[in-house]
Amino acid sequence: MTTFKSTHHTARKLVIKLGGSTLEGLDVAFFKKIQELQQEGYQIIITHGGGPAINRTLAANNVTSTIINGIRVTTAEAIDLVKTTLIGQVNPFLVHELNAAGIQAIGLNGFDGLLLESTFLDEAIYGYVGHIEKVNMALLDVMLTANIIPVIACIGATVDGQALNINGDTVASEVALAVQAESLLLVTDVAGIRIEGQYKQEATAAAIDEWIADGHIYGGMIPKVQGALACLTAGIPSVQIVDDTLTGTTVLGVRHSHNSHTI
Ligand SMILES: Nc1ncnc2c1ncn2[C@@H]1O[C@H](COP(=O)(O)OP(=O)(O)O)[C@@H](O)[C@H]1O
Ligand SMILES: CC(=O)N[C@@H](CCC(=O)OP(=O)(O)O)C(=O)O
Repeated sequence: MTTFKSTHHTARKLVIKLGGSTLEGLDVAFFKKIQELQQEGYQIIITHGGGPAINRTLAANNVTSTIINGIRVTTAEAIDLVKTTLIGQVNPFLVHELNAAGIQAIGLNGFDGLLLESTFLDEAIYGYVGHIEKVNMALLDVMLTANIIPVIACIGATVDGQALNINGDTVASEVALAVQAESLLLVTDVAGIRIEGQYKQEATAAAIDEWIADGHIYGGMIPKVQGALACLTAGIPSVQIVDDTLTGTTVLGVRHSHNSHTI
């Protein structure tokens, strides 16, 4: 494996997405790694999901939901619960954990400075689910320059002020693309892509297409690999799907397969 050397004059940006399946159990070692990456000179942006917390809130309110290819169909009733869970519970929990570990962090969602300007993805199919039109990079840069980690909940906002639910992996890849991140890490509860019981160290786009088609990749792994491939195609040098020890699968893009590196 070769090390990718950035030719950009701007600081190296790293986007880390924490899945709902992992963020409740992050340990001291994880936060130490974040600090080490900051010391190495990376500007870090954290985005997060919260699927399990949303499931609990919906169940407590007797609201059912269906999931199509990892995307939750979000009714008018569900969007308010999704919004309050992500912005009111999950986001401050994570911001607190970071601050308590001595890492400066500020919680954000799509409404703040219209950070994630969104439109409906396809209202007839998905209901209140967003498609990101624009990311307010300038706002993120203010925080990054001040050495503060923005912690972004996956709620988008329309220009009219309607909250929209967006899959956490989609937010992570859109933010990585917007800030031209050097690397995107999708942190989840598995050490990467597992096929017939074996974790893959690397995965090509062609292999991923086959694994989706034959059902080896399903559910919540689908938005991850789709986001990963979108980033690689658009020139983000490195995308990895990892567990909280940051080990897992490096997704290889068509043009960047010899440029991948491990954080
Ligand atoms: N090929 C695969 N390899 C690993 N995990 C997979 C695969 N296909 C589907 N999955 C599922 O994807 C899950 C991770 O997605 P998800 O539950 O949405 O996590 P997160 O909350 O971190 O986004 C895994 O726990 C696993 O159940
Ligand atoms: C539209 C959509 O699917 N939204 C997701 C947002 C949370 C999420 O993505 O959480 P994880 O990162 O834990 O999977 C949902 O409602 O579950």
